[in-house]
Amino acid sequence: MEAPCSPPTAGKFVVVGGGIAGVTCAEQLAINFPSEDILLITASPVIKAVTNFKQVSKVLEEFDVEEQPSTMLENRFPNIKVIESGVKQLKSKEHCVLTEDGNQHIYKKLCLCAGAKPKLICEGNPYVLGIRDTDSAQEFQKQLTKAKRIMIIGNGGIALELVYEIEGCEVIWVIKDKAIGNTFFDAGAAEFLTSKLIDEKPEAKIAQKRTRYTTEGRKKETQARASAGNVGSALGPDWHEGLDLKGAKEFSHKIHIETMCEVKKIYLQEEFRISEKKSLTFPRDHHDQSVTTDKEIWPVYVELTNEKIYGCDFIVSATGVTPNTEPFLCGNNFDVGEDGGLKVDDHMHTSLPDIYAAGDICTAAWHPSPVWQQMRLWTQARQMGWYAAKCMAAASVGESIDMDFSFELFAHVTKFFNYKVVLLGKYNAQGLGSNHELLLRCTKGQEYIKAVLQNGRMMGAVLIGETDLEETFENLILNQMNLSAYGEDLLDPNIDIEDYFD
Ligand SMILES: Cc1cc2nc3c(=O)[nH]c(=O)nc-3n(C[C@H](O)[C@H](O)[C@H](O)COP(=O)(O)OP(=O)(O)OC[C@H]3O[C@@H](n4cnc5c(N)ncnc54)[C@H](O)[C@@H]3O)c2cc1C
Ligand SMILES: NC(=O)C1=CN([C@@H]2O[C@H](COP(=O)(O)OP(=O)(O)OC[C@H]3O[C@@H](n4cnc5c(N)ncnc54)[C@H](OP(=O)(O)O)[C@@H]3O)[C@@H](O)[C@H]2O)C=CC1
Repeated sequence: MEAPCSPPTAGKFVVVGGGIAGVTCAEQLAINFPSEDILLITASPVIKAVTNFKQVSKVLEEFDVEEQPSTMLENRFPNIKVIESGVKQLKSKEHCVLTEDGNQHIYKKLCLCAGAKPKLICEGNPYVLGIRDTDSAQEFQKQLTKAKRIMIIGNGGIALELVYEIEGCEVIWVIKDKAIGNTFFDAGAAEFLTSKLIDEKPEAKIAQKRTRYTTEGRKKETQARASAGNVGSALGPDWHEGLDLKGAKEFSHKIHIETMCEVKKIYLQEEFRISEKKSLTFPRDHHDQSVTTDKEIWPVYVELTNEKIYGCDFIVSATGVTPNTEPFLCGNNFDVGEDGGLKVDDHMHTSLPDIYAAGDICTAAWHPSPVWQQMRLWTQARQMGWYAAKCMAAASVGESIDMDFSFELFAHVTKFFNYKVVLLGKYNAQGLGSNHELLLRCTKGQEYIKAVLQNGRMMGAVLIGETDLEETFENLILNQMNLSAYGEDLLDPNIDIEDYFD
């Protein structure tokens, strides 16, 4: 039996989670209340700090992310105290959290930033790996060094990055869709990128390191914690730069894409041998879809819904994430979104008193701007953590604040296949139905530009390559200027639209 928590008289601001959302929230609270103690409770031995933050334009932002020992955060903010211990239970009625180290902490306001975990196609199968934190990335790298063929399931961010980065190992990439990268791109952009993947061998990778994960020094400690079932913070931009993603073979890239199918059944080697004789498929290159028989013995076999069966060394399930709410939030009556996240209102407040949430753990349940949507991304984790702290501070002194400007427009800058990728607003015409038009400009191997217009107003854009258009397009989406008169001139390469609209 746990001892009951004492009444919430001397409560503090408490933040749970040492990822970007939690650390940003704690820092902001520390700045707002320099004479109060802020408690950051985290299951991971290191925290993630935003450094070199740069507001590139009104909404677009760039920053580096550093994994740091928690003492560095405490040194920068003497009123932040970090407790390295997982929360095992929240007692919301008593305003109290219990930690694995046996302590209890009373809060006056609490922000939950416990992130998310990989949603695997098959839990508990040792041949199915998910990638989330430094430890799981290292485990993946270790397995890859011995692998001759792997299968990647999923068509989002992680899959896109892996298929481009992995060398010396055949990759069977299984996607539910017709085209690659469905969470970020339409078929046009996918085709633009596919040619880079299939036709070209990536040259020596251009150094684009913004984040480095140096973990040698803390390996032992991390392993001890990992075995205790604790989770680390999510990786982020350039997470693979510090890893040598090379398989057991000598060739560079060998990718075979299976479209419009999913995994039907996974067989371990023994199960497969004794199962009815099924004919194995041998991956050919992308243009040759003929089927031959595979003589190799593989540790694991995967039957797809298109009836093909492939043997491989292991499977990467890059199939999205599930918010981290269990088991520590069980027994509390939170309103939860369809994706399993804690629903938050436009002040990042959950359905329970004095409890806020930010980052991957939460589901935005407010009525959003017509050109914003939630995606579980680094930038949104930072913006939500920052804004949650502002809301907690305002509420605790009885003030009200307006929604932060960053939620006016969805904006994401990233890199896929070594191209700069900028996504703005309803970049894939999400939710616009058929009432929209697309303007496109594409130069193979160089740039792909798509503007989404509705009733003459720009609602979103995809910019791949060094287009230099992000700021102009951001302004056009924000000011909702009627662009009907410009028609296709908008993307005419001979017209400098930056000058046009400035
Ligand atoms: C491989 C990979 C690549 C990515 N690449 C990009 C990218 O290029 N661009 C981008 O924008 N986003 C990217 N993302 C997504 C991005 O990393 C996440 O959206 C973001 O880091 C989420 O931050 P967070 O603070 O909400 O959660 P997390 O970073 O997951 O942090 C959660 C924290 O909570 C702690 N915690 C969990 N449970 C408990 C508990 N019970 N008690 C105490 N503490 C707990 C964890 O230890 C951790 O410190 C990537 C994600 C992955 C996995
Ligand atoms: N550069 C960047 O911005 C990056 C961002 N990230 C972020 O990290 C997080 C984790 O990445 P990731 O795992 O790639 O998640 P994503 O949400 O990006 O993509 C998941 C993909 O898996 C598919 N999928 C889901 N369930 C199944 C299934 N059972 N079988 C086959 N396919 C399935 C989804 O299809 P459908 O959508 O149709 O369900 C989707 O294509 C995400 O929040 C992502 O945004 C990760 C890497 C890079």
